[in-house]
Amino acid sequence: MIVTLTLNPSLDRTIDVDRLVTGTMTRARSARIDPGGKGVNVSRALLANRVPTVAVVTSGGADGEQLVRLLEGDGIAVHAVPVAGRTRSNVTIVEPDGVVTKLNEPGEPLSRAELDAVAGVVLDEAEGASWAVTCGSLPPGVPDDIYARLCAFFTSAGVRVAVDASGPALLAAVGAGPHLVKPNREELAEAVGRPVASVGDAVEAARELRERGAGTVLASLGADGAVLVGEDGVTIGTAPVAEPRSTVGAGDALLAGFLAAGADGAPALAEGLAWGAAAVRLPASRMPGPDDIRRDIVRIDTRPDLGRSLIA
Ligand SMILES: Nc1ncnc2c1ncn2[C@@H]1O[C@H](COP(=O)(O)OP(=O)(O)OP(=O)(O)O)[C@@H](O)[C@H]1O
Ligand SMILES: O=P(O)(O)OC[C@@]1(O)O[C@H](CO)[C@@H](O)[C@@H]1O
Repeated sequence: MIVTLTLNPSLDRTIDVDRLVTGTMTRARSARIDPGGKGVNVSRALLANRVPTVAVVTSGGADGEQLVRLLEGDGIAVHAVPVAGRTRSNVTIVEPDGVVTKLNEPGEPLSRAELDAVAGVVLDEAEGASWAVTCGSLPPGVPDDIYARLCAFFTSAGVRVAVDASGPALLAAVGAGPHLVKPNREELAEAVGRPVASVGDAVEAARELRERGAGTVLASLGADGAVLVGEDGVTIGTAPVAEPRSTVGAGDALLAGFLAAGADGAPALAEGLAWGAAAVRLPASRMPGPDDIRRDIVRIDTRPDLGRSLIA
């Protein structure tokens, strides 16, 4: 069973417009609301593919109640921790030519007592779990080392830890020795303080995160696929998508597929890439189920061209 933690979940509002013109009122063509947050999405993808999972989330106000209703309506086992601050909404505006504008609210502050309550719940839920997955941004006021501290508890309880974070939270978590981290290209570049312009740059940056404590690095590279750097070496894979619909949540689907396939080596990378590509073919932040996933499009390269540029 895989437990996910989303300290800063969201209602994801996806709005389709003919053209976004700032400074004017634009009538949308359509809109939808999905439960959101990186850990939430990992659990959504796992459940859609019948992998046992529990989503631990904070939930505040009417929007938090709606988030929980949506998750429960999808059949997700959710453990919601009530908090005073309203659960945020993140807005994605999609134009017909595929231009996506995403506005993420910061979320409301968590009190120390609320954070302690969430930590207690996720540690309880993780007892006997195979993985604990801590994902996403931190609400205002939450210490940057929260994922690192939780990682130490999970590891001492024999639970493997995966972290999808950015900035100081990612760096602190790396130092706590998680089994797996899943940065995207921008998060990887920020973590090492230099550009990631080629596959070789991504590999070198991933290797640096390993030297600083991460066990395995699954670095996602958008349309260029993903790089897996672990004790067994370097593997890269791609899964091209002819007509991307929405990349929102693609990294969460990649991570979920990788974990679902055992989180080890090329076969798991291939599964993650198949799930990530399937997510990109779906609208908004919809997570792929078995009928959406195509494995024939995945290409794995255990001897990657490290010089290949990642900049179009
Ligand atoms: N345009 C695309 N075409 C094909 N595959 C894509 C595309 N964009 C993303 N993917 C797939 O999704 C995976 C994750 O993408 P990305 O690197 O954008 O992750 P991310 O930034 O963490 O995404 P999010 O934070 O929205 O979940 C990629 O490794 C790739 O497999
Ligand atoms: O603000 P964060 O926590 O970094 O990202 C939140 C978010 O953009 O991530 C998911 C896609 O990965 C969406 O469901 C959600 O809106």
